[in-house]
Amino acid sequence: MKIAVLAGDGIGPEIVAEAVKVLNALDLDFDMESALVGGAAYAATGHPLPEATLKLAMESDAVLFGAVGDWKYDTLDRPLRPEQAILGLRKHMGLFANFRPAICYKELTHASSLKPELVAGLDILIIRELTGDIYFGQPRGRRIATDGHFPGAEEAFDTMRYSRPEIERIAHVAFQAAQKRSKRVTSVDKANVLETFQFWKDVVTEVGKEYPDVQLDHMYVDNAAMQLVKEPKRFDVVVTGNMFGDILSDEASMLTGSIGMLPSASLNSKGQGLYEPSHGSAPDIAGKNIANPLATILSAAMMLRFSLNQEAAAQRIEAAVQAVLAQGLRTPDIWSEGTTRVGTVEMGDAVVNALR
Ligand SMILES: NC(=O)C1=CN([C@@H]2O[C@H](COP(=O)(O)OP(=O)(O)OC[C@H]3O[C@@H](n4cnc5c(N)ncnc54)[C@H](O)[C@@H]3O)[C@@H](O)[C@H]2O)C=CC1
Ligand SMILES: CC(C)CC(=O)C(=O)O
Ligand SMILES: [Mg+2]
Repeated sequence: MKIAVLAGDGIGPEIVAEAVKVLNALDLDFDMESALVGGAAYAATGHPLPEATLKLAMESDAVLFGAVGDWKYDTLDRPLRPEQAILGLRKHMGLFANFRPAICYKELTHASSLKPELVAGLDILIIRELTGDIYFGQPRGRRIATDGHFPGAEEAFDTMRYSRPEIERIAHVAFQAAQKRSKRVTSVDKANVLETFQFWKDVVTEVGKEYPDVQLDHMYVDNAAMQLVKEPKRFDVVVTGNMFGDILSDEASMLTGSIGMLPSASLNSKGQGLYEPSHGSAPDIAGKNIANPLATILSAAMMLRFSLNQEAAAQRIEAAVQAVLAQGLRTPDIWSEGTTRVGTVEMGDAVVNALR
């Protein structure tokens, strides 16, 4: 089994190092090979997703990914920006199904910005479509407007689009995930305004008829954003498009205590996957040994489960994470009175020591 390790920028190398440390401590038989990605790859090779990196990712059983991006690259032409590396990997590998579980560990009930009773026992699965929508739709660009409110003015435009097969396959993923949970799917859309999302709603409804055991409801994205902080436990599986899923999953992360707690798995139809924390490269805290590595470590557990057929090892990691939280160890983002503040490396070491 081969794992491509792509650490990237900002806190990426720090958090990935801790996940690799945990994987190595499991004593399993897999090869890990690292490659440059994002701003680090641009600085070294002139491209954020070099051919060699893409090739390594495509021929690996799984990719462990940190994060890409740094403010210093924000003025580059878009194809050269670090973020194009993760978008390119998602596109080239066909990683259309993004799982973002928002679980509030009981030890972190008080780390959330919400009242403890709202988040205690929270376990939501956000399923985000990852290769379509306005993030990938063409055409896009800048031009001089020929119509609209200001003809003759400079304007920019993007294209929101979804095809029937794209919606059908992510809907099947969501319904099948719900069958293994509490059998409820909330499809989040903006069908009251957008044609793309009326189509989304219609197709999800059709697919839902194939799953009579799963209860389907629909919610507009603005209401979903509100309900997530008003009554988050009303949700079980949430399925939505690329952009809404991006935004709602960052919001949901705060229900768990921190974005540093939210892992993710991005899967294609061949069983290959890319595993990364849901957050970005956090340049504001990079190099300070304060980033929370648990989202990345938990992403490595998802990798063992979904791509490497190592369920027992995945559970060992998850139990170790729970154990370090029970020991009261906290990186600054999840620290609260009465707990022990530790750094990125110390948190990784603690997880290794807690492995059984
Ligand atoms: N998949 C990826 O590689 C992603 C890359 N990005 C890129 O990351 C860069 C920074 O973007 P932001 O909007 O600031 O989002 P971000 O997720 O990197 O950071 C948002 C806030 O959360 C904090 N944070 C994030 N991860 C943390 C962790 N593990 N432990 C403790 N605190 C953590 C940061 O310090 C910051 O205050 C940008 O270049 C952006 O494009 C953003 C999201 C995903
Ligand atoms: C570079 C972005 C598209 C990544 C992002 O924000 C995400 O996947 O959550
Ligand atoms: Mg995001």
